Amino acid sequence: MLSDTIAAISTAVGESGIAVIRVSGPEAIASVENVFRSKTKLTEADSHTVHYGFIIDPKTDEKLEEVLVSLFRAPRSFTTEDVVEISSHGGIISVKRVMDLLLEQRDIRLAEPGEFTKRAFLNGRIDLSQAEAVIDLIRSKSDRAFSLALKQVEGALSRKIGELRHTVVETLAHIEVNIDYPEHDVESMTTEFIKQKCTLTMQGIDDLLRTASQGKILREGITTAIVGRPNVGKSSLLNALARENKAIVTDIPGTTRDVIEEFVTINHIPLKLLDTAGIRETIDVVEKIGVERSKAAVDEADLILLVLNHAEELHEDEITLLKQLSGRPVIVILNKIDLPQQLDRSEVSRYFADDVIVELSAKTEEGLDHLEEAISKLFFGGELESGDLTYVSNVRHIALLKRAKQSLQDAYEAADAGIPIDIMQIDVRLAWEQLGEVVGDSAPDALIDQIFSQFCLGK
Ligand SMILES: Nc1nc2c(c(=O)[nH]1)N(C=O)[C@@H](CNc1ccc(C(=O)N[C@@H](CCC(=O)O)C(=O)O)cc1)CN2
Ligand SMILES: Nc1nc2c(ncn2[C@@H]2O[C@H](COP(=O)(O)OP(=O)(O)OP(=O)(O)O)[C@@H](O)[C@H]2O)c(=O)[nH]1
Ligand SMILES: [Mg+2]
Repeated sequence: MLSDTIAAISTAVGESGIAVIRVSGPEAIASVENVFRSKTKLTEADSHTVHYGFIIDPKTDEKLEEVLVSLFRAPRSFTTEDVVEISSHGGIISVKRVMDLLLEQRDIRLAEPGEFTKRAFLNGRIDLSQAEAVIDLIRSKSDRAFSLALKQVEGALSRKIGELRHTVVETLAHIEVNIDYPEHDVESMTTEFIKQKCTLTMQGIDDLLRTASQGKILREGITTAIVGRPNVGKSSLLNALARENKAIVTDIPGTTRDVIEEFVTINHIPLKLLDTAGIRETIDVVEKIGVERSKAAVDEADLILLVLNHAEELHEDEITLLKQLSGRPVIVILNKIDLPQQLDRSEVSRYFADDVIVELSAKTEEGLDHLEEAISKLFFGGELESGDLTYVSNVRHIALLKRAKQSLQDAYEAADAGIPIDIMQIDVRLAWEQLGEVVGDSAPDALIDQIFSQFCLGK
């Protein structure tokens, strides 16, 4: 496979301990050799060795940087091409000096975002679902999401798709034999065989699709809006859950003016918490905008924590909120239980079931564990699936799985209706291609470009 040689900074730009510049392609070793002075020549060194030396401008012989250079010879590298990694001192100047000099070399150009990973894919070291999981790794907001992505990088989903495709290809082979040698089989046996295999594969797809909603939550977090009237303790609750003083808390109603975001993990479930401005009628212009944003946050939330003040009677605005939110995923929090009770819980029970009403104190943190339990129950029936379950969370994968299932359903129905076998062949072949697109077999170039363009530079 013919390709050129690319280079990019692979670490975050800014002050840091060290920075890594990665070079990949047929001229990687020779080009770096041209600007590098060390005891051993890179071109003669073994794969997987590290070399101390200096980056030198060959035109002036000036020492530009003190570096360590790592060598990975094809095909034993991330991209399967020759790869050279230059570890320089961190900081923008040092990295810029080395990078500028490399790009002056005739054979090296700047890599596009994701181009290293794209090469690993195009050269067959990883498939598309594994490459997509590399993006997920970088973007993970929780430990759990990271573990899931890592499993997919290692090929867990690829193997599942491989098993499904195996069954589909068996079916296809059976159909094709029957088309070529119709005298070898009884038509009805073939129909039964196809129906059985289609059912089996559809079940396998369903198992994967069932994990999709949990997968999305684990990956992106549950968007959780904390709402309620001013001064009920919304910001205090955010701080208690985040275990730090992220939001400003005062006894003045209307303290929070804008939506504050904070990621927290509760029983391994990632939540994107949104603390909002207290909802009330107001003439204050700034507060009014804040209240509008609170309402928008409620609309887009996967979960709403409605905070009420246990130490005050229910306000008419709160009754309106309770009514508006019925039917949405809500946990009602009766806050400030450390103070004498004024609120009549039975009034709240008219709108929400008892197991989503939680009494706690954001101040003393009493009852906070009940809230954590209620959240896990609401989303995972109390316990989080674990072990070797493969989660599908990528929207592209979900869409393809649904389409493949439909194609198999069509084949099944055709078989059931006694439709000629070459018609079924079309549907079964379609299912094979749709499953293949998940791992990048039969994926169009434009799609592949679009996926890799989401990567950061140097990945
Ligand atoms: N310095 C550095 N760290 C890194 C990466 C990198 O490219 N460079 N990675 C980049 O994302 C990740 C590690 N991923 C990698 C995956 C495979 C190979 C590799 O060389 N594989 C060869 C050889 C395997 C072997 O010798 O056992 C192969 O699969 O053939 C390298 C990195 C994270 N850390
Ligand atoms: N005693 C007691 N006081 C609390 C509790 N939670 C919050 N408070 C107090 O209630 C007041 C308001 O708390 P905040 O967290 O700022 O309330 P908020 O709902 O964010 O208010 P706005 O941002 O104005 O809408 C502060 O003085 C808190 O210290 C609690 O559980 N018990
Ligand atoms: Mg607040």
